Amino acid sequence: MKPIPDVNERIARISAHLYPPKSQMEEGSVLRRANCRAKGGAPGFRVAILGAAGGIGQPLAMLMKMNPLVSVLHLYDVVNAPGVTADISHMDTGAVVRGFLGQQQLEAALTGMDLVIIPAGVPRKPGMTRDDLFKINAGIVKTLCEGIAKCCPRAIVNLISNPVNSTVPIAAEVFKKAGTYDPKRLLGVTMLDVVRANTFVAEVLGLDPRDVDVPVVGGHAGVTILPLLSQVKPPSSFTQEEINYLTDRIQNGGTEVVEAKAGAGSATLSMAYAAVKFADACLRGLRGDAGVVECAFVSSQVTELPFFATKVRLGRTGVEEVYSLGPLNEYERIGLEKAKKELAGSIEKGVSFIRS
Ligand SMILES: NC(=O)c1ccc[n+]([C@@H]2O[C@H](COP(=O)([O-])OP(=O)(O)OC[C@H]3O[C@@H](n4cnc5c(N)ncnc54)[C@H](O)[C@@H]3O)[C@@H](O)[C@H]2O)c1
Ligand SMILES: O=C(O)C[C@H](O)C(=O)O
Repeated sequence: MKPIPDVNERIARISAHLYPPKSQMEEGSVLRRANCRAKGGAPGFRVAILGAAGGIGQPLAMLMKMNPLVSVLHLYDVVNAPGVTADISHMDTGAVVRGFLGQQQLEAALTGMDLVIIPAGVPRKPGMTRDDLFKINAGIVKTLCEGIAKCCPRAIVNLISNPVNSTVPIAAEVFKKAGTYDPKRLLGVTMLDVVRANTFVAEVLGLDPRDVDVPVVGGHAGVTILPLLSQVKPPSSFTQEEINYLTDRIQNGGTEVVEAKAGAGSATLSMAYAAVKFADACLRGLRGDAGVVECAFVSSQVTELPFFATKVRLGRTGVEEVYSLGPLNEYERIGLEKAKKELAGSIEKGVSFIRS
């Protein structure tokens, strides 16, 4: 029987694979061959997840490892990245996985990436608003975006960290400061609102959620989450009672999960699902697929606000078209005014975090 390698030896081998020292990348070495295969093997996109060891990050990493459009997957976090990377890397799918731990490895994690997904930051506990996360998450997003500006300024950025209504303006200001800002490449992820809306509306209509499409516009917090029930596909009508119920449930879906988790965080699994659905749409757009349309919080001229979530068309350069709101009913027009008022403050808060 072959002797079982000593635990430390195994750990050393794993970390050599995760962070190969230069000496092991010499001509002919196993690691060099593995890396060549990673670069020249399965064609696909290079994706980094920042915050990959977290509640969202782990299932997101797993699902991205299963995505055939991904050839290289970089997993970065300030804790536990080696364990998550070793675990995910054993999945027999095409993407090559590499782990990066701590600030000193951020640049290596980001270099050469086509898409960067950011779920790094603290989540809510019961009784908190998303804005209560600003103090901690604003600084985290700033640092990570400085890294992106330096190492992969052309990457598409999918920003998940809350409060999205402020973190997206923060990211834009960081990129402007660095001279790399391209509004088409910065997208706040509001896909979970759409996923929830499709689910809740399908329940009310007695349909399969996969057959339902609900546009959700505005932003990603409370009243800024504005489902357009008058534009649901397939075309449907709702009683006022159903409209009140659905609007309230969609706007408070995040709080519903935060309260059910009772202090153990916020939505992670449904968010990972939504993030992958959105990232996959971005990658299909990058590949050149036609007609890829999803909702996202982006730089926008649809309203007087500099950022707003609406349907957008994704293409080779990121957001290639921002769609207008379409016809709204009276209930939605009132909702829009409330949403804009709150959004204006959140956007301004993000901008002045960097400017002042
Ligand atoms: N946009 C949305 O729809 C949506 C949905 C759910 C959650 N969120 C937000 O996503 C964020 C993450 O939620 P979670 O449940 O995964 O939290 P979590 O605490 O489980 O995980 C966050 C991870 O980020 C890491 N992290 C912290 N600082 C970092 C840094 N400087 N660089 C890299 N990584 C860092 C942590 O180590 C941790 O692993 C929260 O802000 C939450 O509010 C957004
Ligand atoms: O509600 C939260 O704090 C997390 C997230 O924004 C959500 O909508 O689930």
